[in-house]
Amino acid sequence: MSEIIQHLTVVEHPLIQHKLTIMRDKATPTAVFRQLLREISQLLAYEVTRGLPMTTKRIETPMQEMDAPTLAGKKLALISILRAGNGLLDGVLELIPSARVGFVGLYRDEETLQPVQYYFKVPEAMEDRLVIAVDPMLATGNSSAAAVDLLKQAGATNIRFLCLLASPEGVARMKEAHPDVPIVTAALDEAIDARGYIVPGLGDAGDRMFGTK
Ligand SMILES: O=P(O)(O)OC[C@H]1O[C@H](OP(=O)(O)OP(=O)(O)O)[C@H](O)[C@@H]1O
Ligand SMILES: O=c1cc[nH]c(=O)[nH]1
Ligand SMILES: [Mg+2]
Repeated sequence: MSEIIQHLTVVEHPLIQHKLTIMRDKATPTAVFRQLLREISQLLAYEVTRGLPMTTKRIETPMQEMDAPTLAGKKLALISILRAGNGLLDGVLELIPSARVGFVGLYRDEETLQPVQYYFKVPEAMEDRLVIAVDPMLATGNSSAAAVDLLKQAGATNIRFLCLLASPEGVARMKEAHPDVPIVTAALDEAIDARGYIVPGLGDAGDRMFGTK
């Protein structure tokens, strides 16, 4: 069984990079942005689900019986960090429909850049599951570090983090706070600016996805 072992994996697949460039373009409308995020989420899902828990089931092919590999889907929890996380969640869930789903509601205070929690609901038996937390943006890392804190408090011990864009600052923050949590991303950008936005980035993912602002 292959496992993700690096702390950071940047998935430099041509299809992902092409779609990401369209997403970054400020002229790209909301509907296209949302559709592309869904498509990229399914390509990233391939990488973040390496080594997913498997089981076997007895089936009959036209030739003979066999014990065939199948996903132990109920052992997986997908956690969306609201609200932008839902843009990654939907596509991944479409590929793994039997996964359990949870939500961590956080928004970033624009002055302090600290996360403010407003919701938390996750599946039971988190300690038994591979937990994949999804949020398109890893900027200061404050939101993702707080979300992972909450997931660990809920019992999770095997957590991966899936995002679209990461900053070096955010990766460093996560590595310090949660060195056991591997990060999978489509791109590692240059930096965060004074307002905590990733540059060159794509702006505010939630606003671009939902047409707010
Ligand atoms: O790494 P950080 O500096 O914490 O920033 C990243 C967070 O900011 C965005 O959420 P936002 O607060 O805009 O909430 P939203 O998803 O509701 O738009 C993004 O989706 C992350 O959750
Ligand atoms: O660049 C950024 C930083 C945080 N949140 C976003 O949506 N975009
Ligand atoms: Mg936002």
